[in-house]
Amino acid sequence: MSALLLDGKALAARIQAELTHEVRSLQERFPRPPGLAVLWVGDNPASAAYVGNKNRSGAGVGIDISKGQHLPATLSEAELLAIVDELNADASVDGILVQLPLPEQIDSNRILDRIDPDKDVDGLHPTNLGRLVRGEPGLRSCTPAGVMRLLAEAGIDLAGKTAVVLGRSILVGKPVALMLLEKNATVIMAHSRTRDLAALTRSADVVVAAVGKPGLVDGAMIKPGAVVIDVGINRITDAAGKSRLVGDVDFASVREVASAITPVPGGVGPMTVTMLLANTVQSYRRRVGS
Ligand SMILES: Nc1nc2c(c(=O)[nH]1)N[C@@H](CN(C=O)c1ccc(C(=O)N[C@@H](CCC(=O)O)C(=O)O)cc1)CN2
Repeated sequence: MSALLLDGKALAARIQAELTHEVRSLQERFPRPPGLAVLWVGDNPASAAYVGNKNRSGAGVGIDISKGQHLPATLSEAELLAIVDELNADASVDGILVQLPLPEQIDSNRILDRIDPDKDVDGLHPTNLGRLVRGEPGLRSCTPAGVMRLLAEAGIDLAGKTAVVLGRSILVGKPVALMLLEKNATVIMAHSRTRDLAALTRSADVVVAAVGKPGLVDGAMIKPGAVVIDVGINRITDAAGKSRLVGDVDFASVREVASAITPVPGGVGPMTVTMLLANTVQSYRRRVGS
């Protein structure tokens, strides 16, 4: 068997085209465009690429990204809190995203807690995470929302299925487990202390890998016909000495066993950025009363 490829790049392009159309038609009724402020502190090279992508894609769909800032690595927590306060009070800003990780002198939870929950397009404020736990509508974190959208677009029914989530981060593992549960999957969370990981993954109809360990999941760990979602983004130097991006899943062996699989790159990553734009438009609609 060779698995169906869940093409996040193509889906992201389609959703961004739809968002462009939506923003254009909203602009006929409302005077200002949606506004997104991405705050990037320091010079982490991976963050540079992600922030660049968020801003380019945002501008591409008609979102005003002008309130975003690149801030020095020496910025203090108090200074960042003051910038968040200003953006919270700025009526032209519908979404605030603080790129993670932050430099070590800044407590990221203290910053995330300060963002107005209605502008929290990253879905990481306790109020939005609480809404997710309660099953209430709210802004949902972008990578988990992207995973769910990929599954939905492929017509994968989750009700009654066993889903194993590898990783318990607040960015991916915990929220995606709740979103799978919301779709009536039976969810098992595995992590660094889990015993006999392979036995768990082999029992799963759906595996979501989000641990940041290249090639952790191979074909022998997957039940024939399972759906495998790879959230890992790991830069490695391959046998030929070339730097390349791989996921947590050994794509070559897993694609022979699974019924559907996301590639890295081109799977969940592009959906993360797209869900951020969708959240910004959702926040805008709410704020302008559409
Ligand atoms: N505040 C946040 N910080 C971080 C988040 C987040 O959701 N909110 N997630 C990650 C990084 N991330 C977004 O910020 C992100 C990661 C990967 C991609 C992506 O499109 N990846 C491409 C490959 C890109 C490449 O070639 O390097 C892919 O998988 O195809 C987008 C966003 C940490 N921080």
